[in-house]
Amino acid sequence: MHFDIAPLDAELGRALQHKLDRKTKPLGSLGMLETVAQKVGQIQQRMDPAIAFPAMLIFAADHGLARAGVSPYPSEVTAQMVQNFLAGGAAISVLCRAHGMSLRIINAGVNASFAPHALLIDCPLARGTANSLEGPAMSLGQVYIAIETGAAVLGERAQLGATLVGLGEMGIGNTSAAALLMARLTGEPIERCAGRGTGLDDAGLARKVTILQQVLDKHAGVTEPLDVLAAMGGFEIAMMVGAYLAAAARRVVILVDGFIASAALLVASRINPAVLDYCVFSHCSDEAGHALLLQHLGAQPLLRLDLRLGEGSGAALALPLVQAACKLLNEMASFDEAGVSDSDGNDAGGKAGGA
Ligand SMILES: O=C(O)c1ccc[n+]([C@@H]2O[C@H](COP(=O)([O-])O)[C@@H](O)[C@H]2O)c1
Ligand SMILES: Cc1cc2nc[nH]c2cc1C
Repeated sequence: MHFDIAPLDAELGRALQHKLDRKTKPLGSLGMLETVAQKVGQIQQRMDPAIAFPAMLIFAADHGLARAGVSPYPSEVTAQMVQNFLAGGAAISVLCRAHGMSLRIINAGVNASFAPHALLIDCPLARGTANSLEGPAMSLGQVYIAIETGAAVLGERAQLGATLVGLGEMGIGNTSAAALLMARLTGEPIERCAGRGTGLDDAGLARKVTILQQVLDKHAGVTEPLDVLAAMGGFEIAMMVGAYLAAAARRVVILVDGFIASAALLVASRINPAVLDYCVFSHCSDEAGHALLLQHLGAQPLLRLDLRLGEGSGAALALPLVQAACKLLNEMASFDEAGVSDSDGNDAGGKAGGA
């Protein structure tokens, strides 16, 4: 399991910024869109980057820890939402249609079986993880298989021409797994990592925090990223780790979604920090720990819409911004081309006919 991720070319980055600086706008005035355009250019090693065949992958799995009562919804909802994704009725189904993204659902380990479907990639590791209150959620062997599987799924999309991927997830209880990974890998107290998830009330959140602290105590001393993932992670999260690393290794632009997606990226970044160069952070979720997690990742999210849905929704919503950033870089006139004077007062040779 090795992912060869090249660092981005700093010289190309400067050339792209120079191209942006010559566009007919005050210096830096397109803000984060300039950063995005520059990053996509560096990832694609092109002065005229473009997004072809954007793909959304939703990884779904169940969590043994959900039996402890850490979510207001029952685990059955995971399988029911997978069916909803396949039928085209979920929020992410609508957003993928609206934004021209292909969609595939990966059964990473849901506690149900599914009939074959054109949108379903059926490769479960088990019918849900074990309860991390009692022992490791999964074996180290399962972690390795999950990472390889996530990488293979990503590889297939890249081979079909995808140059950008959004990674989403579905799994009742997975805000707990994500909070546990965040707490152990960053050293933050669990109170700063755990949130209301799908909508716990104050008493429910207090109970969740108590249970998650018990899980952390059960796995005290586990600190290596893959061991932490085995002890307290989930099958969908482990597959996302492989998909992130494989996307970066293949120079595919990654749109990062919400809290769980960012926790999976945190694990991936502890395996190979260069993966972060290939990420565009779509949004800051309403889930309590997400803002702090983004800080740990050194991330500046594009949007703040108070979303707390998951399933790749924030990533799909940010896709048009990435496309717009590329088009601005490619299609805007420069000061020279438009005959507009720049900030040094250089007029561009009077093309526009100014006297
Ligand atoms: O992406 C987020 O920031 C996010 C925040 C809160 C909830 N979710 C979704 O809600 C589910 C997990 O919530 P919970 O309460 O069951 O742990 C899972 O299916 C996630 O996709 C997602
Ligand atoms: C209905 C529902 C839809 C979801 N989509 C992602 N997580 C979810 C959790 C629930 C409960």
